[in-house]
Amino acid sequence: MKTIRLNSGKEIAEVGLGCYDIPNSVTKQIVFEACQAGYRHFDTAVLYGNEYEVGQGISQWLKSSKDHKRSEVWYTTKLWNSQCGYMQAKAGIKSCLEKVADLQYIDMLLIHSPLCGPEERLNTWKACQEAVDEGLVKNIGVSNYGKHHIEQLLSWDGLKYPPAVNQIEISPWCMRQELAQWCLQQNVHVEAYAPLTHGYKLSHPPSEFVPILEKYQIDMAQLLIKWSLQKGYIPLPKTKTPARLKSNITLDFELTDEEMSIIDQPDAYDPTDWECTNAP
Ligand SMILES: NC(=O)C1=CN([C@@H]2O[C@H](COP(=O)(O)OP(=O)(O)OC[C@H]3O[C@@H](n4cnc5c(N)ncnc54)[C@H](OP(=O)(O)O)[C@@H]3O)[C@@H](O)[C@H]2O)C=CC1
Ligand SMILES: O=C1Nc2ccccc2C1=O
Repeated sequence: MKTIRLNSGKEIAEVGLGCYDIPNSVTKQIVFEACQAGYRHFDTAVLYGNEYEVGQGISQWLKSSKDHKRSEVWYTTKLWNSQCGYMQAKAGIKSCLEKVADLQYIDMLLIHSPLCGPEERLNTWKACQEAVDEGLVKNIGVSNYGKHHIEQLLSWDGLKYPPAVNQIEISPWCMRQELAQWCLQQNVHVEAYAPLTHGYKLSHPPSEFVPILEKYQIDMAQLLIKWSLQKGYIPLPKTKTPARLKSNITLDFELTDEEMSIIDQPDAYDPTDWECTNAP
């Protein structure tokens, strides 16, 4: 799996397995199988209720061969809105770490959304920065932040570590071109969540996509993940279906510029989940 260098100097695998909605009963096994299939990056959150199981799947893979090293795998989790604020975030980070004690550290901790407001966002960031200094967390970032939220953080006089990523919803039907380009210009990498539109657009490809699917003998999921990578993003496709794990990272084709623009839907705005990049 290719990697991308973040502003922290750390290398992250360019595709991560989204772990939202993977039932607890199968999460450990799916994560283990994903490691075997070549995944080296997992995205979960306090909200998803499966951090323990994601950690267990990674641990099982690490223990399955002495050639498997902790440094090869990337584990991301996110503090939920109720964990914002300095003391709450401190406690939240401790609790996140306890759930994956075998992993020893968290590769990346994100603030799930900007919804706790300007003051608490900075207080939360202070706790996140301290977690980096204590070696508990290697990278910190944000999610669902708009330009004004990141500007606030970048201009804060307490800033020690800029956010390594902004994780936002991006697919051809929710392109967020301006925000994504601006983040990349600030050297804040863009993680694309719901890159498969939560599954909604997969079964009925637009007619103009069909020749592209036929040319490369690929399915819609492969096309959307490749599109995201060629835009320079870090897509986080989710699947709980073992058979889809491998195909979602088998992407040995290159879309032409013309095909990329056929896939672009700049006039669409169809987010699948919540929208808080515009929150105060
Ligand atoms: N920061 C945030 O606020 C948010 C973060 N996220 C992150 O992004 C990840 C991805 O987003 P998510 O909403 O889960 O949705 P995705 O866009 O990844 O779509 C997942 C859906 O696509 C299906 N699917 C996956 N691969 C294939 C395939 N090859 N063929 C057909 N269907 C397929 C899955 O089915 P099945 O599983 O049954 O195979 C599932 O129904 C999340 O898991 C989470 O980690 C998501 C939303 C918000
Ligand atoms: O993966 C996610 N799915 C969601 C749905 C609603 C709010 C947050 C999220 C996620 O982080």
